[in-house]
Amino acid sequence: ENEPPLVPYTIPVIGHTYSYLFDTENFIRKCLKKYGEPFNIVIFGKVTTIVAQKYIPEVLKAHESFDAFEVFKEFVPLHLILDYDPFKVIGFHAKTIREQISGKLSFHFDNMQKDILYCLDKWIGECDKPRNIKDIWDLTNHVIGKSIANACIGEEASQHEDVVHTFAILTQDMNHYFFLPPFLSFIHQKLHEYVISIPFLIGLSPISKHKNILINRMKPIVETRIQQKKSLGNSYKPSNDILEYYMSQSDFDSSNVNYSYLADLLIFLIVASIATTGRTMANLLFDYASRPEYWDELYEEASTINKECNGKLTFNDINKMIKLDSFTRESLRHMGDMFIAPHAVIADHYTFSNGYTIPKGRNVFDFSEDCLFSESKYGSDSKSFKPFQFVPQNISASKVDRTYVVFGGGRHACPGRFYAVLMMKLFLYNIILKYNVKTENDGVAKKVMLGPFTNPPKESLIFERRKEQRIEMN
Ligand code: HEM
Repeated sequence: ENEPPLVPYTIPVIGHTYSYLFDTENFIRKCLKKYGEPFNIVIFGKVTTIVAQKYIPEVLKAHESFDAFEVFKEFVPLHLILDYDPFKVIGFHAKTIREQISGKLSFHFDNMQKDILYCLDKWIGECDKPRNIKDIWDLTNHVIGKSIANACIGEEASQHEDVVHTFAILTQDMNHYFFLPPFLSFIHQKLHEYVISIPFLIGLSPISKHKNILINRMKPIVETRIQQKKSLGNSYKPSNDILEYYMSQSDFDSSNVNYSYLADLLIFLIVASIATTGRTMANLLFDYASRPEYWDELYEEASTINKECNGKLTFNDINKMIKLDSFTRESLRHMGDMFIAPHAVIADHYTFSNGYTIPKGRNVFDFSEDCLFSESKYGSDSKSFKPFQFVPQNISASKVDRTYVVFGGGRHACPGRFYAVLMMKLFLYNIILKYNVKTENDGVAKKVMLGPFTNPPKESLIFERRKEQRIEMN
């Protein structure tokens, strides 16, 4: 017992669902003022505990008592859709990303830069005359899709358009089915999970098409590598991609390769990496295009580095662009989601440091906006966009702290954040040098609100080639 206070409500089961979905900020702030934190509300038929600035760090730290994927799987039931349950091997996925992606950034760097330049040429082009580009989020999903495909299955396989397209759109394709709020949970907690999985189970969803593309493209690579290993023995040179890493695991059987398993591992990485990074890249571009007052400073920094390195940017050079980094951190701080990483209690119960206790299975929603717009940390104008505020403090955009929770925190803080931030910065660096970009009506583009969550703005951006020329990489 000794539960946090339950906010009173009138209609049983429905509880606070309406206010949570349609008046989130006001509703949560009023409750915080009246009850302090944590407090309990009833949404989608379930008692849910809300924490904010004070207790989010505590939840993130108590990794033995909480699990974010227990909540994620209610909305995205990959364990029911894929042949191999990815939630059982989260530790392996996190290790893969830590070691093979974030731990090898300097290795991936040249490929990332090459892939970005390729994508800008292909999808934005020369723009000698102003060009209106629609669906910016789709564009950024393809840019990150190309780069992650390269890191996952190698340069050769990531040349194929079908595979890049699969990386880029798989998550969006799947999300169409998961878009509905979990109203069926009003009837039974698990009903929503099962009903949204039905199209996948009866083969109606596009996931099997994407899975076949992944398998078709990785099969020849795996077969060639197995042959080479046999013929070259110790002189075999392993590639640096994630497929090679999977092939080096002790459970990999080269005489009977389980392609469905390999594809399912990749599908989880796609879900974790593409829409997240594509979304923040799109937001970053809109933040830049919407704010002409910062263009000159950012251009000056980028072109100075471009000249200094004679067009051949290195990993070290990008780290010198402190204004670009600060702009990226500010854009992430303004991502707009009011909740970022809801967790469920997986221990027998959890007792907060103020004595309130919640039971196993309880969902704890993190009102992250309270951290990201903390007035004590970011000033009384914490909601304003102040792009260079981190320059004097010299904190990188990938560094998590108590109020900067876009990548979670504690032991399970996003292991892909170093890659995601590098990708965002490289993308904007190349855009800044090549194009002038502006919004359609010269104003600040508005994000699309979906209850307490956001998508990037829907409007187009106008690209025109800069008159000043960058030094091209040779
Ligand atoms: C801007 C882009 C991204 C954002 C905003 C983001 C955000 C997050 C958040 C909030 C979490 C949960 C942290 C927690 O439980 O406390 C997470 C976990 C995770 N992310 Fe990311 N992420 C991004 C990009 C990526 C990329 C590019 C990858 C892979 C290359 C990735 C792989 C993962 C994995 C494997 C986990 C699970 C870690 C664990 O449970 O130990 N993410 N991410």
